[in-house]
Amino acid sequence: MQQGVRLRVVGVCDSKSLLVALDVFTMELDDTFLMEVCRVKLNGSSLLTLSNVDGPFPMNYLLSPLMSDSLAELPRSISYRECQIFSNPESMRKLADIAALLVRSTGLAFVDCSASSETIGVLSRVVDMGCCVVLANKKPLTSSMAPESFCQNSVFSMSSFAIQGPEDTRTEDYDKLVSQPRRIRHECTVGAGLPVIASLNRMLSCGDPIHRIIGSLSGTLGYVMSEVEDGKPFSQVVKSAKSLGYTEPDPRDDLSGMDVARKALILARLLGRRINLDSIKIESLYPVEMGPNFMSVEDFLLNGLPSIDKDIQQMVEKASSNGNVLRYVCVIEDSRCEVGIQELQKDSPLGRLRGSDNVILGMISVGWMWQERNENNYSLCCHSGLSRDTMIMGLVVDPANKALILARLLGRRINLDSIKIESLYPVEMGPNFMSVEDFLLNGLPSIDKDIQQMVEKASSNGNVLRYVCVIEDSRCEVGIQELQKDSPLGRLRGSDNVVTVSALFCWCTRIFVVLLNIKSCL
Ligand SMILES: NC(=O)C1=CN([C@@H]2O[C@H](COP(=O)(O)OP(=O)(O)OC[C@H]3O[C@@H](n4cnc5c(N)ncnc54)[C@H](OP(=O)(O)O)[C@@H]3O)[C@@H](O)[C@H]2O)C=CC1
Ligand SMILES: N[C@@H](CC=O)C(=O)O
Repeated sequence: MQQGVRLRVVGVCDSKSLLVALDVFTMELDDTFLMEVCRVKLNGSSLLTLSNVDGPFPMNYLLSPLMSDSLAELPRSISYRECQIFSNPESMRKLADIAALLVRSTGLAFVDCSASSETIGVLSRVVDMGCCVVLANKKPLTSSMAPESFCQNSVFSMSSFAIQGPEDTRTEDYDKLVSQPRRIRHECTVGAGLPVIASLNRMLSCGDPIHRIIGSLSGTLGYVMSEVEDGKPFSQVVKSAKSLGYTEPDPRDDLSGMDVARKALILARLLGRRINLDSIKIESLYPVEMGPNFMSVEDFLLNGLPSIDKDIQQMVEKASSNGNVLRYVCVIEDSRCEVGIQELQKDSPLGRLRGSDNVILGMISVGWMWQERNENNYSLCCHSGLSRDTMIMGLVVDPANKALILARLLGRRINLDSIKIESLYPVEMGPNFMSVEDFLLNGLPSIDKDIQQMVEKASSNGNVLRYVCVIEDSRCEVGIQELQKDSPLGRLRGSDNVVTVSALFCWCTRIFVVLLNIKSCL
């Protein structure tokens, strides 16, 4: 309610069932109820087991009006307190019913946090009805589209390892889904918590073409590579990535490169490329005979992975003997769109990532924009931040004004005089005492030595000086700070800009569709 929006959760789904408030107009699943849902799903149980949570429940068998007579003999839905539970396939029909009921009266959003290619049908249907959809699931957005011209040279070297699903045959559903872009939000599909999609959209809407995108976009593969670098066996590291919630439900989706390929496809389509997954060159980390057509997930984890531990270790050691590291990289440039392993310098933007961090670099006409995530921080960086063109993209002139604009964006009702400002020159050289010409000609040279000494002092500590803006709680200040050379701000060169934001990242959710009743959806 803080932002003036009231969200009402009216239902949740898993792969087998839909749990929905008895009266979607007046009821909601409250926080306590949703916590219980999370607990059940974290235990790996089905939503259907909720009916057993607190002992005997009123088991009113409610027959859906959509049920056929033959199905009516069996109880298809039950009431759990003030909820009904529907199992598949009825739940899909019920979702459409709810959409039809709520969309016009109060607004409705569907949130797809599954990794299923089966949701595209219902999503495109409800979008068509006027609902909004929010996706963490990449598959609906990577379904086949009818390309204007197929890429004749499309390379498909390793994509035979890919886990391909019915997403490849849903052209119509895909077209319907994306025909209403204002009703779709999918920030989490690329870069998880990083605002990648929003930033790219913003750059594109400024008319600035993005010539190249390079990214390390897989939390799983980033984590796997840096842990193997530290000497841990590949098979063990993949298992921990799975238990940490980084991997897709089938970790082969990550290790085949398919998950990164999907992210690449989403980005490439955002840039206007009409391509499909089969136009992307994909490199897999495991051989084809360990794919889903040949092994179960359990067999893959238990027997498949350990058999390639040595090969992966050797690749990593070879890179290390050259002073380099391996990273799984996505490159989009002109007609090229590929994902695969690259040997990179340790101190390159992608090479210096650790763990599940992601980074994305976009080349625009004036330089590079990039975003980087480290634990609970992310950095938005702009190379060549002082060029006029980048300023047009939203960067403003002096640090105190920038700080004020950012602070007000965060909701602080403050003025410039609330900001602690450190100046690099003394007050007697200010505009009330000197002209610009006098300042440049006589004022500045008189402080050369002081500045040089400050820089040398920091350098003797192995550090650098940066002019930093800090906004935190009631604190808002701009001034010189001595920083470590390899910190996000310390490693900037020239006129680069960086903004580091502390945020809470919401990682994995186990609930598939939450029906959110948003009063003003669009
Ligand atoms: N993990 C992460 O850090 C991030 C993940 N994502 C994306 O979020 C999605 C989910 O990832 P994660 O939470 O790790 O996966 P999980 O496997 O933990 O959760 C997936 C959930 O989706 C449900 N589900 C599967 N198929 C269907 C279906 N057809 N209809 C309704 N529900 C279904 C599953 O139900 P059941 O329990 O019955 O199988 C399960 O509850 C993926 O698409 C992933 O790419 C995006 C950004 C970051
Ligand atoms: N499996 C993915 C999760 C997000 O998309 C990853 O490892 O990055």
